[in-house]
Amino acid sequence: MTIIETRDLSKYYIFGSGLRVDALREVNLKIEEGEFVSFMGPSGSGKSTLLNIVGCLDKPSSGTVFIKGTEVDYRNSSSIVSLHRQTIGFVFQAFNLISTMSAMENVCYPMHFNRTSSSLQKQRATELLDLVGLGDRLNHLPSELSGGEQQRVAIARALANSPRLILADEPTGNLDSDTGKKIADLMRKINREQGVSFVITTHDPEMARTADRVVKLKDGKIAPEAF
Ligand SMILES: Nc1ncnc2c1ncn2[C@@H]1O[C@H](COP(=O)(O)OP(=O)(O)OP(=O)(O)O)[C@@H](O)[C@H]1O
Repeated sequence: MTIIETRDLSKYYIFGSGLRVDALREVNLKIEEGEFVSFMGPSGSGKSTLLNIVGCLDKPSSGTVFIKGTEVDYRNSSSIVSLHRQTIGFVFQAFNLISTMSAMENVCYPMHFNRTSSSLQKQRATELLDLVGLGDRLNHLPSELSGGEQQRVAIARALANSPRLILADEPTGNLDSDTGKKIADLMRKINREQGVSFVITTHDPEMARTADRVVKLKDGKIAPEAF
């Protein structure tokens, strides 16, 4: 089944001076369930814009996105909230953990919004933190964890509500290359073992090599040549 489809997706910005920047130009893309896809391309080529629109964090100027065959209605906030609660998990370059909450509390956090009972939240968060290799760091604050460990917590948090799709914007961008490789391997393992689809943006050719498919962007368009 196709998990993401975009049809003629465009995004432009118009500045006060009348200058128009085309961040995406009629992008047509299909990503199948279970795929691990990376977006690569030079700075400003549109990778984050495409990821944000697919993840319903931003609206297109024109064109359509389908998630699991259903057209996204960007004006319908309750359908967007339900996509964010149930279908899509996010991982960010800067980890974006809540600094006053422990690893366990950070992973429990998205489950509050799904009305998961407190005991189930703790059970699932423990399992997920174990899965990402942090079973012995449950009560640590983000400031007590390394960058790689913080990103592991963020991956566990992204998995909290059992999404079918994880979108990750430069997930290894703040990490040294060894730690980045371990994070890439962890995401690949979760993809293979749990069938969760991953779409990541990256500048790192090593990270891109772990993907099933590299989508190369240039000037807001998908470049036709193989990478
Ligand atoms: N909010 C915004 N307002 C105006 N222009 C924007 C905005 N967001 C992005 N752009 C422009 O859209 C284009 C695509 O930006 P985008 O962030 O998607 O690129 P990217 O490939 O992710 O870059 P990087 O690798 O540097 O993160 C760029 O020219 C950028 O300047």
